[in-house]
Amino acid sequence: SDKWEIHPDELTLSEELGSGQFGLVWKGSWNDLHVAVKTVREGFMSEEEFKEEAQVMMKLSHDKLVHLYGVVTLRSPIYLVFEFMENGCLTDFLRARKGRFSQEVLLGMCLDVSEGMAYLESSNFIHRDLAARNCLVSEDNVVKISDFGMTRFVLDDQYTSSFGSKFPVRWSSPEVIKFGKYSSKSDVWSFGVFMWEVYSEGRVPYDTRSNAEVVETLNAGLRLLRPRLCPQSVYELMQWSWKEKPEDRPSFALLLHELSCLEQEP
Ligand SMILES: Cn1cc(-c2ccnc(-n3ncc4cc(C(C)(C)C)cc(F)c4c3=O)c2CO)cc(Nc2ccncn2)c1=O
Repeated sequence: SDKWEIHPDELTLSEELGSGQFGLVWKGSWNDLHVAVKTVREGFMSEEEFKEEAQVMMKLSHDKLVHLYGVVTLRSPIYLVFEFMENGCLTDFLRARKGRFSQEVLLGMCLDVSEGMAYLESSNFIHRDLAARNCLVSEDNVVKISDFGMTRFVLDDQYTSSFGSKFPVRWSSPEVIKFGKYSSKSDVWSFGVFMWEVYSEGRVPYDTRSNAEVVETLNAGLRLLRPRLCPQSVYELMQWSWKEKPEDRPSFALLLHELSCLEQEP
């Protein structure tokens, strides 16, 4: 077995962290490290496909991506062993601390994710479901990207079909909703919505509207409004990320540069 294989006896599971997309997620320890262990239940993910994909995912290593340490595949169900992020998912983190964020911290969270996404872009890897709910917060409040590329293993067509009840319409670009055309530029669209979530401290995008009404709104050329806490300079980056044509949107490399310049401003 290759070096990514973790022996189950090296793992100790403690409490449950939640029921993820593919099965339960446990807090645990491995080699004196805190880890999050995801179990993958049969029928919730195509196991064979994932094993090949796991090799690719483990080569993706960056400080702003939640790291995959290894997998337990020598017996079923598969376990995925991840770096543990003490402060859990970003949406909960934003809502729990509403009203207590400084401008520096809000911008810092957008910068963290733009760094991780610029790395994925340079690796020609598309996330497909970038949103605050799919980002996690470390013990020292660093925001990292989680579950990148995992949508391809979801067997639930309520999630995968753009008409399904679980499809992330509010984060999806027009070409993804209409044609399922994913690219790094469709990830950029989602990143614009992510930035809106951060500056809205965890509010639901287009919250008064249904999924169908959101699609109508976008077709009419309407976009999310500037959140109260969001500076005009950041809102302009969001609007740029929501250009109708993918080629008119910025790359993550450019967004990272623009956000870094804003961080330098007094
Ligand atoms: C690494 N990690 C994962 C989780 C954790 C727990 C439960 N579900 C999930 N999620 N959440 C979302 C998710 C989404 C997907 C898509 C394919 C993109 C739809 C696929 C998944 F597999 C998951 C998953 O497993 C996670 C995210 O993968 C929680 C951690 N930490 C804490 C800390 C405190 N309280 C709660 N969780 C942590 O450190």
